[in-house]
Amino acid sequence: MQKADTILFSRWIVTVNAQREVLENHALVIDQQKIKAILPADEVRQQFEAGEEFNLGDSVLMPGLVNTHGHAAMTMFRGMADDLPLMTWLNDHMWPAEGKWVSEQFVADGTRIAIGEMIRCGTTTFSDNYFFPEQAALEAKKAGIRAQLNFPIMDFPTAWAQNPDEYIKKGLALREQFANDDQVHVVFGPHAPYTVSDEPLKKIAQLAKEHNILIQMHVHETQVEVDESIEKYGKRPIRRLYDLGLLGPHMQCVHMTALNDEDIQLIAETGSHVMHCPESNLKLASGFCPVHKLQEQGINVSLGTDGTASNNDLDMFGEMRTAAQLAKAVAMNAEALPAGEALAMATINGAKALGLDNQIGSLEVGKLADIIAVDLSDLESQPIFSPVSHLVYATTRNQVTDVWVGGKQLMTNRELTTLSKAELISTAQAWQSKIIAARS
Ligand SMILES: CSC[C@H]1O[C@@H](n2cnc3c(O)ncnc32)[C@H](O)[C@@H]1O
Ligand SMILES: [Zn+2]
Repeated sequence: MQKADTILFSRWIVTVNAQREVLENHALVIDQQKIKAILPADEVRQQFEAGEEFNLGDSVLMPGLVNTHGHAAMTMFRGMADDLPLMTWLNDHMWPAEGKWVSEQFVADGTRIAIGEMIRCGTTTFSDNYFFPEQAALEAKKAGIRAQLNFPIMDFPTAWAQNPDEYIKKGLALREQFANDDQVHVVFGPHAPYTVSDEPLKKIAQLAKEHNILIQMHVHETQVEVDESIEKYGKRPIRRLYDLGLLGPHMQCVHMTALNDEDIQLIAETGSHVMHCPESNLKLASGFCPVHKLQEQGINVSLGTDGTASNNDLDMFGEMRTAAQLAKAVAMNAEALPAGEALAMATINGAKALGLDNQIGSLEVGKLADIIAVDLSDLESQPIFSPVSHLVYATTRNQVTDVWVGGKQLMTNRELTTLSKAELISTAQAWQSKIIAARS
């Protein structure tokens, strides 16, 4: 008998491996943070004994979800300003609120609350763009979730830094601090083409190439952004970023609406990644990302929720379903973004964009044990012809029962193990009271 830490038995394993295998009546063996074996259940019983075993019944085991774009601490602003277009939402609501409230404590509390919600939705890795990323790093470490933290860079001052050089200096110092960390990765997060001028962008491009650092940026979020860029720089944002040397396999472009053929060609040719946030784009009426066309050109498209202040949740199951449905409407083609591809966008494509696809994003022997269990035993999941179809078109986040990151259990039977749900709720309510009191 071989020894292992944990064995998971469940009806289905949706691997999201290259062959997109869905296994039935198999078991998954975890040892020392990694997946040690995936075999028929009988063989696992004969070959392995483990410290703990879980019999998950009619559940699916699948890779933890990778939420590739968000602003976790903005969860404090959920529902504060709805039904507005992007620039009104930012200029008249979010930026004034951030000017008043953003601090180390605000970011620590808001990020922790968001992490609680993300774990409960089955997210095991998230990518975050916000001020005081050092607070987000500490909260991610404590909660046990994986994170790519994209330190902000803007032309204008905020509570975190005064000018682009200071943003870059502070961000690179944080990157240095987490240089050897396998859970938290710190990378460049220039805000958007309309808030960062050419000089800092050139510096970022050069440093990114020199030190092999990833970059995440809001790009082509609206037609207004494209029009203003043409007026100010004489070129579209994608072309400008290309000319400044930012595009490449290290570049993560978030949103990507209002694209023409040349934009798509530049993204494809440089191997840049696209992070699609369908619900935020719909709610802010920002525009449509042509996911089917991008995939036809071989572009890697991942999925993100964006922040809770624009989405208004961090539910990657909802995001997969919206993405799959919206892609069909945008392409006027019911075959666009089938369920299996939507699932890949939320897992292995996200891992690829973050440069982590050799470690996470699919359930394969040797990869880290970032795994979630989704219960398909109840009435709303019957009958089950295809678990993959159900995961995308007929599953809600409340069906996620268990979550493991690197073999460590962060949720068991819907109970968070590293965070206190009661503390998260009372902290959110305390901030709500403070914000309301300051209004009157
Ligand atoms: C430097 S990143 C934090 C910065 O981004 C703002 N923000 C949040 N959501 C969006 C979005 O969809 N597009 C552009 N900017 C966004 C947030 O309010 C922070 O100021
Ligand atoms: Zn965003």
